[in-house]
Amino acid sequence: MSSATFTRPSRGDVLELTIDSLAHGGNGVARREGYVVFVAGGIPGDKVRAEVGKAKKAYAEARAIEILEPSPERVPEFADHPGAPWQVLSYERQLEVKTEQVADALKRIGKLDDIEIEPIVPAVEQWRYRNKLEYSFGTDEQGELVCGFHAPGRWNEIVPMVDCKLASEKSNELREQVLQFCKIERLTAWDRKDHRGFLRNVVIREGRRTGQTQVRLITSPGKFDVDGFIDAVDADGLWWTQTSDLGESTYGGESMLLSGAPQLTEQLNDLDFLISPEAFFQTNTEMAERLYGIAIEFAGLRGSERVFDLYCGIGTIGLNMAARARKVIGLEIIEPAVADALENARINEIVNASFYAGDARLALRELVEKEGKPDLAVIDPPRAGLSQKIVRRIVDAAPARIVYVSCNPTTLAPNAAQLVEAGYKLIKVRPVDMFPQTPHIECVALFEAGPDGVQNPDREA
Ligand SMILES: C[S@@+](CC[C@H](N)C(=O)[O-])C[C@H]1O[C@@H](n2cnc3c(N)ncnc32)[C@H](O)[C@@H]1O
Repeated sequence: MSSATFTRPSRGDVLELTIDSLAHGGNGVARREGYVVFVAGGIPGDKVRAEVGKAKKAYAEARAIEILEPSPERVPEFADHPGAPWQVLSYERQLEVKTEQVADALKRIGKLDDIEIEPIVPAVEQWRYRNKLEYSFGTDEQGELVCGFHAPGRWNEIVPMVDCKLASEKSNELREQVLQFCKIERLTAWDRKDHRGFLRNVVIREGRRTGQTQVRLITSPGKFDVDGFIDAVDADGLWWTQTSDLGESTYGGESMLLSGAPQLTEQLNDLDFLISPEAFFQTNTEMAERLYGIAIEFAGLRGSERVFDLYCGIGTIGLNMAARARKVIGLEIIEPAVADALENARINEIVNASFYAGDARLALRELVEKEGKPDLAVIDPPRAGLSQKIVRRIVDAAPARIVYVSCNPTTLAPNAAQLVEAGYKLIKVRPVDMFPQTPHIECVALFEAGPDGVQNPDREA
């Protein structure tokens, strides 16, 4: 593609590209006369051959199939693992890039300059830090059953895992027990093209502090030797979910407890937590404690505050703040998580916390009417962030402080811009590395209402 002959690439084209930067989400970026190609598997300084997937008017997506000249920044890979694409960068460089990307998102997307970004908190463990792994079943070229992860960009190809270096040895052992049982029983893998077959996923969770484990097998509707499965898999809680959904998801379906405890027990900052299989729990236990520590520090509670814990999951943040507040009120959409949160308050003898099941998009106004306006709102939404409407609802609730825990700076940024426009000041942001070897970025942001209070600029009728 020289300037004279430049044509937009098409799917399947193979291009020679030099990567000049890293995009949000982790892909390398290469540019040709204003046309951008996002290259999975490329880092700045690499010269690669890359195969084009999606090709649009302004950009294309491609995958590096050969590194022609490696970047001087490349370090040797530690693990053959599709879930650890940034392991080719030194850990120090990963931390730098994550910090830069938080600042870049706030500046470029949020148009927020001169925001104080506090130093990123490095991870305690750079490998084997995940307390939850979701594996997929598939079939290899010999027709053998395998269990592992999707090959990058391949919805129908599963890379078998023998030692997942993001998981503990114990968690790996459980996956092998499940796989061996399924092989002996000659159970078939779900075929993602034909929509046939039994075995879909296995989710393995581990209490890093308690040593407890929970295994959930996800299959198509059918039968198998449940008693044999219970004997074969050495987990503290064993679940079976049957689903007839055509898409691959570990959510939904009909779940039943096969043996052991229904919830996993874990400890965070001296509190006990029960976790149902459907409920969210931060996947890096050690770093969750640090993340919540920063949220507590930013909250600056004095003991008299009413705290809203929005998107509260099993109540972890609110319950960690309860001793410093007058009252904590949590809101969460997944009902079993709310039941866990209530039970978690009870087992920790926390009496100043209430939890409600509801969609933050609809229930926030009602929550304010019932409980009164919050002094502090803690917000910890999924990666998609908050809609403009929810931000308006939060502004209407007028908390003096907002502690926003974000797992995606590119969605934090527009939410932050809207809060600033409404009269909040973005005081500071601190990134926390919950996910070493991956491009995922977590951070905590503190907003404070200005002296003139806050108001929605475009108030809805
Ligand atoms: C990133 S997790 C945070 C959970 C919790 N704060 C923690 O640290 O464990 C986001 C949570 O938001 C919940 N959620 C997603 N959409 C929601 C909605 N519309 N309303 C309320 N909660 C929602 C999810 O079920 C999940 O528990």
